[in-house]
Amino acid sequence: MFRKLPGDEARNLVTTTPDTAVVFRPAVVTTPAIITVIILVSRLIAGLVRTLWRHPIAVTVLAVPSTLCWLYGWRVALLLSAPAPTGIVAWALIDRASFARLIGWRLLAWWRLIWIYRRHWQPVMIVSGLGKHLRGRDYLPRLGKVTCTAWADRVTVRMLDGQAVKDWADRIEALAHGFGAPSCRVSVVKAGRLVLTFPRRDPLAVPLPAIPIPDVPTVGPVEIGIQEDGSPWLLNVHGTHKLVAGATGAGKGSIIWSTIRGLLPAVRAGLVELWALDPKLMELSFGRTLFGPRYAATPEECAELLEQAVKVMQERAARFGGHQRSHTPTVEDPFVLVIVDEVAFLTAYQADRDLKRRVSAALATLTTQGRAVGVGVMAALQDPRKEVMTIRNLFPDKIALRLDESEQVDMVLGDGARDRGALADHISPVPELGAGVGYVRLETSPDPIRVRAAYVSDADIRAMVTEFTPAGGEAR
Ligand SMILES: Nc1ncnc2c1ncn2[C@@H]1O[C@H](COP(=O)(O)OP(=O)(O)OP(=O)(O)O)[C@@H](O)[C@H]1O
Repeated sequence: MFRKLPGDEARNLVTTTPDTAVVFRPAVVTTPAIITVIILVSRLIAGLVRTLWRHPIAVTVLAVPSTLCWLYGWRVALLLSAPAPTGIVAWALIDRASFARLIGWRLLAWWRLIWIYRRHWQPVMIVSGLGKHLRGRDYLPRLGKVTCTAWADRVTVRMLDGQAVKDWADRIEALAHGFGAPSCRVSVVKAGRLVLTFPRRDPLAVPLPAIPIPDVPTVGPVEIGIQEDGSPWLLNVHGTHKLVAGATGAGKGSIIWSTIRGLLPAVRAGLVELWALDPKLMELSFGRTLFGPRYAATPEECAELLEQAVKVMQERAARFGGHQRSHTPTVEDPFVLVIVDEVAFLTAYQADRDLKRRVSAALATLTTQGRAVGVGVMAALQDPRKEVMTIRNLFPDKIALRLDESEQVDMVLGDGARDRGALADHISPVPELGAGVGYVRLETSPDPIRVRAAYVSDADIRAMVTEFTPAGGEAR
């Protein structure tokens, strides 16, 4: 890749000076003029063909009226060309979605390619260290296609030979600032090729009111908020276990309450049972009648409730064994969701060693064997360190809300999550901006997705309690 420059050879040495400066006589090869002309003309033709190939619509928009104008004069050109823009404006007004999909985002992508990415590519690459300036030449990663969606630009990049994804992941801040975006996400398309995602606007910047309670009983996926592309955030609760980690005030409550809210019709239909462990006595106690007798607050009650859940699980396992390998929620065997707020109160911070052992053993049993028989655990905790939560790896799905330290991100979401853009330690501590905002890694993709849970207010919880607590005072 790196050419040997003329002058490397010692035989071309002309002089040296006492201060060690060395002067070389470069080898000069005279190129015939005709070869230079041929090279320039072929470059011009290749450039034209490339432009035509890459931007057919833009070329047509410019070429057709210009040709008409040249052939028939500007009046005829105007008359013949006017219907096209009028039709396009009408299309944009009548069917915005299809116009955006077929024309709007492409035009925007073309504009942003030229104005943002191509214009700033060389300085951003060199200054961030992703490009190399060697012996007077710039070696830059190749800027590929730019596509736009409603919320972000996706920029395809061909890395320099020898570069690693980590080289890019380490510079996401430089890339975001360099191209004027609030953040940057790196994902691998194939060997040597990356996609950089630069959000243009942030649909998660404003708090989201509670999602309406579904009309139809559903055991999931439950809609609990939105993803950063504006689409609904659907949380799978049946057939998995969830760990929600976030510093104090990160909004763990909004994930727990949004999930409960989405499951209430299924609770009423008898397809789901919600079991609540509330050692902090702050979060779940607010709607405790929704959980009926399956609510525990003291460590002893919590240990007992967890052991009851283990019994249910084992009884089902004995019954299902040899007959069925997965669970379908029914009134006889509803899906049991065990919700634990601040699980570390029961494990790491529990002074009574016997209780601590019982709770840890029950949680480990539920998280290793509960999935197939319809018993799931959703646990929230503030500190994701291994010493605090020894069984955190037994939760297949993890959600990282605002965290205090960058190292905690990979502890929650798995190795490399922060490098791929899960900047949970950068989420704003201001509740309006950052509460309920977090990152999830879906089973189908290693790339983290930024999400925001809807905020279930005290008034919403009161309304849920009024509507879904039966006359006897216990949730059905
Ligand atoms: N999804 C949300 N959207 C907007 N604001 C929210 C959201 N969730 C929570 N908040 C705000 O942030 C505050 C703290 O939220 P919450 O109590 O749920 O945090 P937490 O993570 O459970 O904290 P702690 O661990 O201290 O209990 C709430 O009082 C509310 O004002």
